[in-house]
Formats: sequence, C-alpha cells, structure tokens
Amino acid sequence: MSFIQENLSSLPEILVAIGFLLTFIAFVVRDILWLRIFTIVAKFAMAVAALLPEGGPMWLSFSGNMLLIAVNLFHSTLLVMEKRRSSFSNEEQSLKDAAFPSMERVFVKRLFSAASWSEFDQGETLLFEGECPDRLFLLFEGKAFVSVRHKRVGEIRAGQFAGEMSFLTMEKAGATVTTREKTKCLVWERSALEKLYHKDKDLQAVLIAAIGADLVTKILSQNRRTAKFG
Ligand SMILES: Nc1ncnc2c1ncn2[C@@H]1O[C@@H]2COP(=O)(O)O[C@H]2[C@H]1O
Repeated sequence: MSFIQENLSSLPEILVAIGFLLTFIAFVVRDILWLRIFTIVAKFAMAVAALLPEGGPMWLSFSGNMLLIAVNLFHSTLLVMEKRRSSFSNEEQSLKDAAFPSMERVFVKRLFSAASWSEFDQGETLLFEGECPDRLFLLFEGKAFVSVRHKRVGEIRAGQFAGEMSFLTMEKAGATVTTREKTKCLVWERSALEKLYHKDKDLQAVLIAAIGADLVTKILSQNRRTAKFG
C-alpha cells in the first residue's frame, strides 16, 4: 500500500502507470487492430505524462511517444480501411467457411480478390496430367474426377482445391482433373498468384494453411479408398 502511495502520488506517475498497464493489455490481446488501439492510448498517456513533470517537459520522451502514436495511427487506419473493404459476397462467405474457416477475413479477401469466377460444363478438363498448369482452382459447386493414366484415383468436391500440388511443388500436374457435373470455381492465374504469394507473407500463410488442410482431407479419403478397394 505504501509502495503505491509513494510511487503514484502525482498525475504524471499515475499516467505512466496507466500507460504501462495499457501497453501490457496491448501485448495480451490477439487482434492486431486492438493491439494498435491500446498502444495509441498508452502512448498518449505517457506523452501527456512527459509534459507534466515539475522540472519541465521531457521532450525526448514526449517526441518518442508521439512518433509511436503516429506510426500506430497510420497502420490502424490502413487496417480499418482494409476491414471495410473485406466484406464477402454470399458465395465468397460460404467458400471462406469451407476452405478458410479460421483464417483472418482480411487476408482471405485479399486472396479472393486476386481470383475470378468461372463455370465449367460436365466433362471439361481443368488440369492435364504431365502438363504445367497455368491456373489454380477452388471448387465452389460441383465435383471433379481425378485420374492418373486414365484410372480414377480420387475426387475433388466443393471447398477443395485442384492444382494445389503442382502450385506448391512447382512440378507438373500429377493427375488429370475432369468435371463430373456443372462446376463453378474460383480461379487464380498461376503467374499472378505466384507473384502475390511471394510478396505478401500473410496471404502466403493463409493459402498454405488452407492447402495443408485440403491435402489432409484428400489423403484421408485416399486412405479410405485404398482400404476399401486395395
Ligand atoms: N488422390 C487425390 N485426391 C484428390 N485430388 C487429387 C488426388 N491426386 C491429385 N489430386 C488433384 O489433382 C491435381 C492435379 O494437378 P496437381 O498435381 O497440381 O494437383 C492435384 C490435386 O489437386
């Protein structure tokens, strides 16, 4: 109790304590926007505290805190603008729920914005075994057969990728993918996506996580298929 009385006896000391408390909270919250907002308020309290000491303002501390406020305000504004732009259409929302369930909306929106919608009739071939694909597909509706040397080895359903293996390995397509019914997909041009993928680390993390989850699902159904048919 006496420690508090001794160290929090003046307004600047109280403001510094509030600043530290808010900085602590900023590092505890997980959302980057809240981290920046708490940091701004914390640094504001500390900047005001730096103006009030009896011996006169501490300009270095004041300027440092104001600089941090400016940087965080700038990035918060960008984040808010990006969040506003990241509203999903109904189709995008259901594709996000299926393929990117726990990923940040902002990054998924960035990824979706780089793609376009395409519809394919039954029997159209999306990828040819042994060729270098120029597109990556994410099925929204419909189904596709996967075949290797004309033998059916699997199936791709809504919410799953087609062409993700060669995208990751930079190898040729390991199978032929043919639509089994009318199919609607989100389609990325590979060259554009690769540029974005190497430039934007957040987008890269989101895409790798989604492809990883998709590959697990594909391996599990492959295991079931092998156990059933040998
Ligand atoms: N066993 C499988 N089950 C489901 N999809 C597959 C399977 N094997 C290959 N594919 C898909 O077929 C695609 C062929 O091109 P890629 O190798 O780029 O990526 C491959 C996957 O998207």
